[in-house]
Amino acid sequence: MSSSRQICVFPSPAELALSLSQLLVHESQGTCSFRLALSGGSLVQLLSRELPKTAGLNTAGWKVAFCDERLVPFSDPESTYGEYKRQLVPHGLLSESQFVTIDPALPVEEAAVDYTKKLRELFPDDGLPAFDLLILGIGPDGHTASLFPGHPLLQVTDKVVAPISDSPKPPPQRITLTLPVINAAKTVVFVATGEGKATILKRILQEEESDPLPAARVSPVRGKLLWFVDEPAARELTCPVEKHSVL
Ligand SMILES: O=C1O[C@H](COP(=O)(O)O)[C@@H](O)[C@H](O)[C@H]1O
Repeated sequence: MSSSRQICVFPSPAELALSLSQLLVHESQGTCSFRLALSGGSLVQLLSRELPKTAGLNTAGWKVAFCDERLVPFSDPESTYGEYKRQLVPHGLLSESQFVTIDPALPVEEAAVDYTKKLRELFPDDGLPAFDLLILGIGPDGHTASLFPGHPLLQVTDKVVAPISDSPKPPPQRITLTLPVINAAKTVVFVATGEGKATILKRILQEEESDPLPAARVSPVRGKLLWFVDEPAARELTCPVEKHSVL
C-alpha cells in the first residue's frame, strides 16, 4: 500500500483554513455529487470560520458524513455533527439534510451498523465506500478518526464503520470509519495545527515504526494524501515540505 504524500506548511491556522477551503472548492467543482467526510475536534472551528466566507463554493451536491462521531446527543458540545450544524447551517452553507448523521439513541454497536447502512445508501455500488475527500485530524497520541494507538480496531478489515466503547479520549463511546475505508478515499487531507502536535507529527511523518501509529497507517490505495499543517506543528520536521502562504 503506498501513496505519495504532499506536506504543505502554512504560517498560521488562518492561512491553512483558507487553503483548505480552496481545496474544497477545487475538489468539488464540476461534480454534481461530492461525498465528503469530516472529522471533529479542532477542525470544526477551523473550517467553520473560513468556509462561509469562501468564494466560488457550490455546496448544492454535497453530502457530508463523519470520519468518526461521538455517541452523545446532538445538543451535547461533544457531538461533532451538533457543532458543525450550529456553525454552518445558520449561514445557509449546508442544510441539515445534507449531513449523514448517526442515531445517537442507539447502543454503540447498533449505531455503527446503522451508520454503515446509511453509508451504503450513499455509496450504492458494491465494495468499499470511496469518499471524494476525507479530512482527518490527529491527536497528540497519533490517533486519527477514533482509531487509537494499540487498539484492536486498527486490525478491522471487514467493516465499513466500527464501534468503540473504550475510547481513551472522552467520550468513550464512538463510531469510526475503519482503515480500509479511509484508505479507499480519493483524496485524504490531514490537518494539524499548534506546537502540541509537533512531536507526534515528526513520529508520523518521519519515523518508520514497527507498530505504526494510527495516522501513519493512512495511505490511500489509489488516492492522494495531503498534509496541511501550520508552522508550530511542523517545527520538528526535517523531511521535505512545501512552504505556502496560501495555496
Ligand atoms: O477525538 C477526536 O480527536 C481528533 C483530533 O482532535 P483535535 O482536537 O486534536 O484536532 C479528531 O480528528 C477526531 O475527529 C475527534 O473525534
